[in-house]
Amino acid sequence: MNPFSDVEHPWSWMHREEIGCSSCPAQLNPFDIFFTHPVMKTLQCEKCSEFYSNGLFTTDAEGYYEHCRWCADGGTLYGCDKCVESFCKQCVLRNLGRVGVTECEASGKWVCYICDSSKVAKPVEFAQRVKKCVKLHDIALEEQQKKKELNRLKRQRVLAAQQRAKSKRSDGESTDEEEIERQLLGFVKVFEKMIEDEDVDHRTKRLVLAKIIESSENESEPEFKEDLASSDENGPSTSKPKARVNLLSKKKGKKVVPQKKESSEDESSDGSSSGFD
Ligand SMILES: Nc1ncnc2c1ncn2[C@@H]1O[C@H](COP(=O)(O)OP(=O)(O)OP(=O)(O)O)[C@@H](O)[C@H]1O
Repeated sequence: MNPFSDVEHPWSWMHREEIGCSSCPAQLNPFDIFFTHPVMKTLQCEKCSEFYSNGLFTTDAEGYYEHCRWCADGGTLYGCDKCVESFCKQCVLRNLGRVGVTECEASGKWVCYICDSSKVAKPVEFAQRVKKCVKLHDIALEEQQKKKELNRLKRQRVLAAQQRAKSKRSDGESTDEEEIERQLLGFVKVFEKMIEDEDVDHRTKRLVLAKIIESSENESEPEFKEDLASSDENGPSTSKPKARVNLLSKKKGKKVVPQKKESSEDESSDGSSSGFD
């Protein structure tokens, strides 16, 4: 998979070009497993790396190696005139082209690639370039994965915070609006109980009503007070449900001047206490 295919990166060319092993005709995947030849410092596939490490390099009667230093195999070998190293024609051709073969077959003394490493500078540089690009690719991939992980953690934190807020609400830790509704409901319930309580006399009820109307001056809207006022005139059974429904649908913040009834004022001023002060 190429996660950066839509943008040109230092390693992009390796997705387009076939990269070959220096010891055999096989291709290698630079984004997967590959090796560096232990002596030649060129690219090597996994199979050739294993073969090279496990093979035994024997010498002939003259002391020359009978196996190619590049692939550890036999074949048409060129022997160095300075040392005992040998290189096969296939490896020379693969890594240095026809020019390399010509150079080996030219009359005169031939000096191998270990004795003169400048001859293999190009394939060695190529291997270094591949390794450098693979490194850059790996760093970018790691950073991308880190970023992904960070984003995943961020999303997780946001979700956890949302979950906490949700469970706080369901645990009864109310939001501002919920708190207002809750208080209003409690208020209605106390008032309902009192209306139904036969032990509370009519005068006390009237006093409580007057108090509620008075305190609602800064809080409620006209319909609310009208509902409460009508509960006084029509009796508790008709006014109770209506007052409750309207209370729940109220919005806070509007100031209203109450329409007090004369009789309520008269009776509230007679000094009797309702117990709600
Ligand atoms: N795709 C490849 N797979 C394996 N080895 C490669 C690949 N491309 C280049 N090389 C190695 O790198 C060496 C240099 O290749 P590069 O393409 O840089 O230059 P060149 O084509 O050989 O010569 P020039 O510098 O004249 O263009 C090659 O001789 C070969 O050994």
